[in-house]
Amino acid sequence: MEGRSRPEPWPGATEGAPVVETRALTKRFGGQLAVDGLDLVVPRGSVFGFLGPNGSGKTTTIRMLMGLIEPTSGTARVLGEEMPRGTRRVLPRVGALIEGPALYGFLSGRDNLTRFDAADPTADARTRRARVGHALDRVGLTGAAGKKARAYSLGMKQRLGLAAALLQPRELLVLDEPTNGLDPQGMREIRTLVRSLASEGTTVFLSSHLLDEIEQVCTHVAVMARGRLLIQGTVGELASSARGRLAVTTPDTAEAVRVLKEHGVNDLAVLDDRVTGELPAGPATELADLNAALVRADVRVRAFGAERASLEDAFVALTGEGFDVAG
Ligand SMILES: Nc1ncnc2c1ncn2[C@@H]1O[C@H](COP(=O)(O)OP(=O)(O)OP(=O)(O)O)[C@@H](O)[C@H]1O
Repeated sequence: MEGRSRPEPWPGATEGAPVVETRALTKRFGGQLAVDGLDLVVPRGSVFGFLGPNGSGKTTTIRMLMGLIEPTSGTARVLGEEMPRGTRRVLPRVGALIEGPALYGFLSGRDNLTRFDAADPTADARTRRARVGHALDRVGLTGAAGKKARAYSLGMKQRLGLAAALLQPRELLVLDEPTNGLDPQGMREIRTLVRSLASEGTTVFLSSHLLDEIEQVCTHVAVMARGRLLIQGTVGELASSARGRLAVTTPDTAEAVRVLKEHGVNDLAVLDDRVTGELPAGPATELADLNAALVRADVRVRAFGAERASLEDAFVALTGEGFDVAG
């Protein structure tokens, strides 16, 4: 993860009313609390990652946000309207891709989109062709537009679903696990598309169980576990809440461990000629002092550096456990 530039919130990301705001949002299925007292704030212009293992309540939350199910208690506002009461006014302003697109395999990609567009009562039939053409172009499917959808790869199907969500200009895009099941190339394509949509000002709310994906594409993140929100904020804030680790490469590992321990470095570990440990809290200049102390003790230092904390480090620090994808 080192050296990778982290996406910054887009200009204006924190201005104005949030695009999504929930208060104590709760959904119970019988005895099961699927979503438990959720207070979520999605800033306008953000690429908001909704992160959590399978079964943590992401899809249930999204279904409440889209007015598909009613909360047991609490409120959800989307684009300023309370859901599900505002569903009819809100949904035309939102593009959603939830649980894979419903496509007709025997129709071409273009004909599938034409059907979606024709089902929209606000869509002008005279400009349909141009709209469909533009949406296909947007997701890079112009060349495959005439192929039957059943011959599409999973990634192409997902992009066609996105094209359907993009037939109209949208203020908010809601994507539930958009890269699930895709190969690395397909994932990259979706990520590129999300970035380009966001750079045009569309707020993107994206659920995922992949930390790395959130780190690469999102400006903000909320972490869910067992129906509850653990934390939300910018990706940078969250990662910097976890301390980075120091890594020293040296043939004198035992002596290095002793010196580093003396200088407050915790959780020391040795693997071959590498000593790593958790940096003490404090200003970055302490790094130079640590290096000097090693040199003074005649530790032969081949490499010395601090590794930036990743979102995964933050998650582990938050929950005390690894990020278990299987939930
Ligand atoms: N219609 C339902 N009836 C009963 N239980 C449900 C229903 N929908 C979801 N649940 C339960 O609520 C919990 C949260 O599920 P949800 O699908 O929201 O999680 P998720 O984070 O989206 O996971 P996944 O990525 O697997 O969809 C799970 O334990 C699930 O079994």
